[in-house]
Amino acid sequence: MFLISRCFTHQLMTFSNAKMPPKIAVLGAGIIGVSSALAIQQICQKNVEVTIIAERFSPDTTSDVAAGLIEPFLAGSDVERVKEWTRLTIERIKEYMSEGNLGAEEKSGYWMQSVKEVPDWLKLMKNVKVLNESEVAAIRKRPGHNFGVFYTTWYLEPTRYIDYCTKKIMENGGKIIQRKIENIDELGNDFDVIVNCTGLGSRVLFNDETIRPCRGQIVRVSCPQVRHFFIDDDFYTLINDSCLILGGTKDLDQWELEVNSKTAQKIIEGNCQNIPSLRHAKILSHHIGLRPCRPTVRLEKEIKNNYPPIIHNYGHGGSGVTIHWGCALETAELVNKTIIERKSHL
Ligand SMILES: Cc1cc2nc3c(=O)[nH]c(=O)nc-3n(C[C@H](O)[C@H](O)[C@H](O)COP(=O)(O)OP(=O)(O)OC[C@H]3O[C@@H](n4cnc5c(N)ncnc54)[C@H](O)[C@@H]3O)c2cc1C
Ligand SMILES: CSCCC(=O)C(=O)O
Repeated sequence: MFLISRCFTHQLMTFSNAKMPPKIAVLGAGIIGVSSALAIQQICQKNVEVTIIAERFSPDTTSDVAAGLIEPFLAGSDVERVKEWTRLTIERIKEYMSEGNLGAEEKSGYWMQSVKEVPDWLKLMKNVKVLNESEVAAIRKRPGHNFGVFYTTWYLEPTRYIDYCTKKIMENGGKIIQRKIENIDELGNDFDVIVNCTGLGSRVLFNDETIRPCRGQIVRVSCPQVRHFFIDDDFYTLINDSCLILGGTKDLDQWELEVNSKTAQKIIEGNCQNIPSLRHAKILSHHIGLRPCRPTVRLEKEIKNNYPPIIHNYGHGGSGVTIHWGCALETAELVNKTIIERKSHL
């Protein structure tokens, strides 16, 4: 009886609230959650009530650790979808830059490779130049630099951008609740649609063991004279408005959130070998993030008996900034379609 009544109650709630704007719960306040919430408000023409529920908010999310370089990395096997999401995100970044926002720029640099790679997503970049032998020899900093590509991409600083999105969400009447959800039963019949943007949290919350942590450690430094990014198989130097991000670790199934000093030293040494002027850099801070890695990004609608429809948008690996807006738009379209379908049944 309980199950039937609960299901009936839910339908009844929907019927009884037919005149109220649909209530959308967005679980997660990283770049995926906030961008999805904003896209939902925009695509549903603000005829929705969006509430973000999250355990952690910026600057304490994985998203805040990211350098925000725009290129697919550890993004799973859906390469065509990832390329289209990247294309839409680049368009978004150009708009964001045209508004005069800080924390987003075009940036050029080198990707030096041990095995030649010229992925399709390079077609989305500018000034792409596959280096010839003499150019490789001129740039090479270590034996593993057998091939190379020069290109121009963008960066989008996540913390500034999350703040930008959050301000707009609140201006549009959005709400925010700080809370860890142990079980979606806790949400009861309070919402008409649930949007899951919990990243690695989906492993427990939605019992998805295919999403795994890929631990990344970075060092933020100040070295204004370095103006190009430099990426190779093991290390990277990326650029933000007022600092450089030195990285490259990618340790699957490692959950450790403590900074490892030996790893930090290795990251600094490796990047100094690639860019010797980094020896004059000033160390600013050390950070760890657990990339939410999955075989593919999960972006789909799930219908579970006795629950509101759930739209999943998680598992963006090392590319959450790169593909966020393409994913947010697709998520918002799924929400809008769900609302329209429900209205047609009233
Ligand atoms: C070192 C490093 C460098 C990176 N560099 C780049 C880069 O240059 N470019 C790029 O595109 N990507 C990069 N990434 C990847 C990018 O950071 C991630 O893909 C992205 O942050 C994922 O965003 P998210 O919103 O899904 O996850 P998160 O930022 O982890 O947000 C998840 C949210 O869900 C909430 N949550 C989880 N479980 C629950 C629960 N049970 N109840 C309530 N709330 C919950 C959390 O509190 C949080 O608010 C990097 C990642 C790392 C670690
Ligand atoms: C390969 S450079 C981009 C860095 C990145 O996306 C990451 O560390 O997850």
